[in-house]
Amino acid sequence: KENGTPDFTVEDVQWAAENGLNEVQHTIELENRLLSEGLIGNKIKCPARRNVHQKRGASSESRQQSIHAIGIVEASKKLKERLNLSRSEASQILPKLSLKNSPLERACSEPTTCPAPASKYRSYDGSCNNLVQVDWGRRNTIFRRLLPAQYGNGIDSPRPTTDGGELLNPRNISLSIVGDDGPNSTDITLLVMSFGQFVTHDITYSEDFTFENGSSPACCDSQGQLLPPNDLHPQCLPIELYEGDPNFIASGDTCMSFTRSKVGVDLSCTFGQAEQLNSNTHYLDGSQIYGSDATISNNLRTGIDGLLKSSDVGGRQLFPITPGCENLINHELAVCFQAGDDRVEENPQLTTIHLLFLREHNRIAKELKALNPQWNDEILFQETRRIVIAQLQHITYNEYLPVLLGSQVMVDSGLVLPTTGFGTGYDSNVDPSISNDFAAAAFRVTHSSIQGTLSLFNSADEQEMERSFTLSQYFFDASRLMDDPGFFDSALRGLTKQAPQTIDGLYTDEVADKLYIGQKKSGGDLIAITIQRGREHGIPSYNEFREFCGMPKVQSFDELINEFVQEDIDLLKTAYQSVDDIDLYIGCLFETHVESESLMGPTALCIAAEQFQKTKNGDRYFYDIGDQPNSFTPDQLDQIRQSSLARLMCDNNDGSVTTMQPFAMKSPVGTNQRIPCSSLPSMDLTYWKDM
Ligand code: HEM
Ligand SMILES: [Ca+2]
Repeated sequence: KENGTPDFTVEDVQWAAENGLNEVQHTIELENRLLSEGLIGNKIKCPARRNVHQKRGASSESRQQSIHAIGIVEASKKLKERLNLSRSEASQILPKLSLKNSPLERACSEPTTCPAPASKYRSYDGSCNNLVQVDWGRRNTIFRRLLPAQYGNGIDSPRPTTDGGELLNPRNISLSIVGDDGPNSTDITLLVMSFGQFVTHDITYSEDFTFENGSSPACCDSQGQLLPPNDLHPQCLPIELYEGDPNFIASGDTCMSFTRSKVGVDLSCTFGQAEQLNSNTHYLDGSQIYGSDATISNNLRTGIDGLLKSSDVGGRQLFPITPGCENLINHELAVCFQAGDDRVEENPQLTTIHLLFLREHNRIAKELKALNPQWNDEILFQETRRIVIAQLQHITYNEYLPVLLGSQVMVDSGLVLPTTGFGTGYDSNVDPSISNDFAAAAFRVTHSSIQGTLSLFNSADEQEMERSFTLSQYFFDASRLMDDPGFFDSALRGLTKQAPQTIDGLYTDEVADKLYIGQKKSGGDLIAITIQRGREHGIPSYNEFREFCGMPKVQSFDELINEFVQEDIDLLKTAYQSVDDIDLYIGCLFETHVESESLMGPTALCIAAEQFQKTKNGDRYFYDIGDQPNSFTPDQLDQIRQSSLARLMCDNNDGSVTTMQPFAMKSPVGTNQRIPCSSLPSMDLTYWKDM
């Protein structure tokens, strides 16, 4: 026994590993029974897509990894109990204990081998970006943490109160402190919201746990009631609804479904706590367009002239349709569009942004082909992909982040890009992974900016009330794009005119009560789900992050007065016993916006700025850096810098968007009025002509 470390033997380790494996075996047996009894949830509407999802090697890879990781988590719990470790002892000792030579060894994976010399083009899965830490940022690796996890049992159970008790039910917190429909933002457009979601779906995806066949466990029964404990999958964490809840009153439901996120195995392959898995590449690398692995990507390509697959509907270029789904184009069954990220149809605005980028890829590929007839499919595809990713990064750092974070934070965090010459931000010591704290909590305050009703504008730029629609009618349903030939252009005009809501403690009902309602009697609550998500990921409380972000930790609710208004402090007091218990997401949501130019409070700003800094400085393929095999020439870089979201909309619409304001994420007023598309700067691709 050295400096208080408990004694343990090889037998203890073997015993724990075997117990972990047994737990996994039990889970698999339970899953087989649940499947045979039909106790599965199905978020995915399109039956053929479910099929594809199941067969896709990629999805089963993350399932495989998560089931292995669950074995490790269970073994760690057993070992902690057997050795009688405290939470802090467990967090120190378990990560030092290797799984090598234990029955859990097969959970460990070998690091990727990379091509030499380094490729000019990014890998699909993000590997080999960092030349030393070749798996940094790869898909199916775990999230980074800004602060150590706080699990109830030190290994995987949701965060408890500071005195070890249970936190208040998330739905009750949502109902008692989050109100309906806030005011609209001024000066900015709903595109800020939708483009933000598009970027999010590039860099982060903590998938719900899935069975071997790709479906999820049902975490409530088909009548909306809690399942008997025997039928409840261990990865379920449903949220209970009480009498008085509007959804309970409307439907009699007592259960809101919630499935835990997939967990992963750290590359060092040791015992330890649960760490959630990012199923997408962590990099901002267009993976939502091209896919996060080679199989998905190849499926999206035509194999001819570098083009991405698409479908032709009455002369309009839309997404390819999942094979087997071609005839299911009516409203009930959704349309099953395929893209690099399977959330593409989550809502019609998001689908619209996705479509812009699909079309931009094919537009550029055709131009490059005309300039370089000698280039084959592979070169055309990769060169086009490299340009489109560069545009995506440029638009994110040049248009989106300044609006979201404000110019001061951009400067203070080193996020301002040079307008000439090469950028100098790359640092091979920077881990580009997405932080769990950002993805599972802080960045989700953006959900408060969602509008419940989407306005469409006709070609005369007038709002058409009768065509507007609510979100809840169209979750995972992009049939409007298919059925209504004018939809795409009208949605582009709407997105660049309508304002988002402000980010605050007020939410549209469409996501607060009706999330994914479909044909069900009651829907989900994105606020409650987000609170639950943060807790099950072990995200520490808001007060801890104040300290991380350089603000004083507070001792009492009343000390919050510098960043909160008194009314909100009073609300927080009703939801939490102690100021140390406040969920990170809720704290971020209610903070006032100290920085007048930015859309979020100081803690969310700090966590988001940290992330976008790492996303830039940890990416060897970031578009503006020099001296790499992948670097653009100075002339090409200048052309990338001409691109804008406005121009992208001008170049890729269905013919009726002929004017656009230069800054599409800002309202078309004053000096930012809509102007003819031909007056907007565009890229000159002749700089890509091979001499
Ligand atoms: C209509 C618009 C949107 C809807 C309906 C929506 C809905 C959702 C849902 C259902 C989840 C998963 C919740 C869970 O199970 O934990 C989620 C996750 C998330 N959302 Fe949104 N969202 C929207 C827009 C946005 C926007 C605008 C942003 C940011 C700018 C954003 C950022 C995030 C982030 C960071 C996550 C976590 C992603 C992950 O790691 O898996 N969302 N959203
Ligand atoms: Ca990515």
